Order: sequence, then C-alpha cells, then structure tokens
Amino acid sequence: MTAELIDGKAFAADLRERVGAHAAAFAEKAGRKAGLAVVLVGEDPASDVYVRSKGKATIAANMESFEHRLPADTSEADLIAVVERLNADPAVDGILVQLPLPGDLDEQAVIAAIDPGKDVDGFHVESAGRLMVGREGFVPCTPLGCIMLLKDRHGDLSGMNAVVIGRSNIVGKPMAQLLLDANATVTIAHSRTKDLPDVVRRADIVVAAVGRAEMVKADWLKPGATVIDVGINRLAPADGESKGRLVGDVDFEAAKDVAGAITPVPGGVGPMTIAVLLRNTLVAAYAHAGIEAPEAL
Ligand SMILES: Nc1nc(=O)c2c([nH]1)NC[C@@H]1CN(c3ccc(C(=O)N[C@@H](CCC(=O)O)C(=O)O)cc3)C=[N+]21
Ligand SMILES: [Mg+2]
Repeated sequence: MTAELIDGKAFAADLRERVGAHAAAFAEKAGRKAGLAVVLVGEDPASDVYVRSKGKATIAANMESFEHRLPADTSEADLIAVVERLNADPAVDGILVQLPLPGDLDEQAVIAAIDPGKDVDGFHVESAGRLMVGREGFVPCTPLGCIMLLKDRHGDLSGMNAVVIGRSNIVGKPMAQLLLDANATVTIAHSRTKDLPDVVRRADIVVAAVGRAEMVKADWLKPGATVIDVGINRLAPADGESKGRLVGDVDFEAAKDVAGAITPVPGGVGPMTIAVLLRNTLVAAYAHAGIEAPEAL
C-alpha cells in the first residue's frame, strides 16, 4: 500500500460533531430543535437499516428526527399529500424521501412536491438549477461530501484534471459542477465513453460513481492520482460467508498501490453523505428561523 487512506469516516465524525454543537446552539436561540423528516415507502431491508442509522445520527446531532413509513402500495397522490404536510409543518426543516421508490411511483413528481427550502437532499430541480447557475441552494449530500474530502486534501483544485465516471443527477452531474466551480478541468465519462481507461489515466482526481463493483482498475490510474470511490456494491457471499463483502466501484486492493490517495469502502464516502445531510438540515433550520447560519457550516 502506497496510497494515503482518505478517512471519510473520521472526517464525517468530525463534521457531525461540529454540526451537533451548532445544532445545540441553534436550539437555544430558536427555542426549538432543527428537524429532519425521512419518508420511506415500502419495506426494503437495506433502506430500513439505512433510514434507522440516519435517525440515530440525527438525534445524536441534537436534532429532531421524524420517520414516516408508508406501505409499498401507497399511491403517488397519498405520498405527495404526506410531503405537503411536511412542507407545512414548522417543526420540519428538511425532508428526505428515500429513493428508489417502489413500483411505478414517479420519483420526479414526488421530489417536485418538496418545498425547495426543505430539499436537504438537493434533488429538486430548483436546487439543481441553483447549483448550475452558481446561486445559493442545497447541494446533493454525496457530491458535497466528496468535494469536502478533496478540498481537505488538496486545498486548491485549480487546473487539476478531474474525471467523473457516471452521470447521474444525484452524484455524477452535481459532482462535475462542484469540481468545475473549484476550477478543475472536468471530464464526465459514462457507459458510452470511448477508451475509458485512457480517459481516466489523464486524471489527477478520479470520482467513480457508476455502481459497478470494482470496475475501475489499477492500471487505469495515473500514479499518484486521488481516487474518490462513491460506489457501494454488495458482492455475492463467498463460501462460508452469510453476507457478501461491501466493495466500491474501484478495485481497491490493486488501486491502493498506484493511487496517491484513495477512499475505502466502507468508511469513505458513505459516512460523509449522512454527515452532510445533517449539515444541510441545520442550514435549512437557520434559514427557517431567520437566524444567520454560522460561517463554519
Ligand atoms: N433520498 C435519498 N437520499 C440519499 O442520500 C440516499 C437515498 N435516498 N437512498 C439510498 C442512498 C444510499 N445512501 C447511503 C448513505 C450512506 C451510506 C453509508 O454510510 N455507508 C457506510 C457503510 C454501510 C454499510 O455497512 O452497509 C460506508 O460506506 O461506510 C450508504 C448509503 C444514501 N442514499
Ligand atoms: Mg446519495
């Protein structure tokens, strides 16, 4: 191993600690805690574990957690009615509707119903538009967490070559925009990109967000590159395992001997996502209370 490990878990713990202290100060000033509502439709066990860990993290950060669990056969109208109630609820500062939604519920229609001032996931078109034109707004938690890790390591990203692999609305596209805002030279690669290994080899910064286990190989990397692995893929259980291993989109075992720095999976980007969600919720709370948010947030 020659790469430095980028300890997202430790960075996230630090961020949560800071947010928790500011959230306590907020509660003093505002006379109420900041509140995050999470809506989970259906009974996917992985989502359930994840929603519960978010609830715990919210409470640990001195905020209020509201969970709404709805049956898998909930209609779009009923789901939107729940979102509208949360929009109107003054105890709720942030609303997260857990994706993916089951069945043929229209995710875009549901997200569009969220008050953009409570859109702590940053998935609303208003938030996406604000990010694109450089106006203040909520930025999706995963890419914001990634850019925090990159700025922590490199300080200034000006002129660096960044390659984002993946073009989703929730990671790839906002990630590219944040890198561009930091004056990196940005390439977005995807499933139709020609000569992907050669494209990745030019990168000083690689952000892998494709959702394919260990797809990015060590010999695709420029020696010394910084690698941010957004993927969280569960492998099939090997002999004697009850649960498969969790791996990223990068072949970590080989890549760690070529990269300059790399995030592990687990313990890299995943924990940052939750910490940033809490941070966004507290920013929303300050705005709702009409109190200026501390600079450090
Ligand atoms: N509206 C919405 N917003 C989301 O942000 C959202 C979502 N829906 N749906 C599901 C995905 C997934 N996601 C994760 C966040 C943290 C970890 C995380 O903390 N992972 C740990 C380990 C997890 C484990 O051990 O299973 C890690 O990477 O170290 C994972 C996954 C947020 N998502
Ligand atoms: Mg995410």
